Amino acid sequence: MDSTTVVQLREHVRKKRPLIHHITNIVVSNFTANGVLSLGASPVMAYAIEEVEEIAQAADALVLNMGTMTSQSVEAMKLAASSAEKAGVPIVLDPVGVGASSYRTSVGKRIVEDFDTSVVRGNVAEIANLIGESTFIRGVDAPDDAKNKENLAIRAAKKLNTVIVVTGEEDIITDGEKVSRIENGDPMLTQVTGTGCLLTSVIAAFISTHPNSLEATTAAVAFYGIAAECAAESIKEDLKGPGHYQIALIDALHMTTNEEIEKRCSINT
Ligand SMILES: Nc1ncnc2c1ncn2[C@@H]1O[C@H](COP(=O)(O)OP(=O)(O)O)[C@@H](O)[C@H]1O
Ligand SMILES: Cc1ncsc1CCOP(=O)(O)O
Ligand SMILES: [Mg+2]
Repeated sequence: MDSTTVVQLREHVRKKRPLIHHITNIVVSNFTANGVLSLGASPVMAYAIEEVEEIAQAADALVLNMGTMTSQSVEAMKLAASSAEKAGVPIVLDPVGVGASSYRTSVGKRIVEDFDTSVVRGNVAEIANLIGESTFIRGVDAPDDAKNKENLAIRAAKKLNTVIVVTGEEDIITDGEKVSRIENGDPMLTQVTGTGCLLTSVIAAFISTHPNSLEATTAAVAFYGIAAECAAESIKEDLKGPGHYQIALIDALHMTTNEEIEKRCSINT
């Protein structure tokens, strides 16, 4: 994929203004809603078991984010996912913290077994734990090695039959066959909580407006990384801290130009 496709798919999102239903965590809720708005999509956060089926089936995509889940929100996720599936609404899962507790791991595994997710996005540890490979991160083999990460992503995509995004310094996107690696991004992303969660929502917006999930996901990850670079450069030298960066990232999702996308885009296949 080249930068022209990234430009086009970003324009699609802005033109169609998709409605993204989130069942997400309390830490990132406001940041995510503002980021999704800034991108040009429309966020709705709705958790009540009495309404999630209705909202999910009317949305253009559903984001399930396990960050601060409770037994009640897990119930809501299942109802929403079931309704989304029936209505043909794509589901994107962010398995936040899978591996941190046995409950979290079993909920994550249950969601990917019971529902047809279009995309799952997580860091190395989360994706490894989601497919029962906790030894991958605990063992002696260096998990951050690029080839290891890529192979993990491919195994996960094949096992779960979904597009997988493994994020980190380099991002890997695969459907189990085709693989893209994205080098865009900025280390400041690691200093602000919720930047992974926001990326998951940006992916949901892109896949909801394009028929090819792998292509749309690749474009979303590249666009987000480019916006992250623009954000870092937009801040005055004496204000370059995490607080200003959080705001700059939201602004960059709105302000990043097609010229910047074309200049910076770094997708390797
Ligand atoms: N060392 C890094 N350098 C540049 N970008 C990074 C780095 N680590 C993570 N990112 C970016 O930060 C975002 C969140 O990824 P990550 O930190 O892996 O997710 P999470 O916050 O869910 O653990 C992604 O866009 C990813 O590309
Ligand atoms: C700190 C924290 N605790 C529970 S959810 C959450 C936010 C995680 O966000 P991200 O994975 O995008 O950094
Ligand atoms: Mg995360």
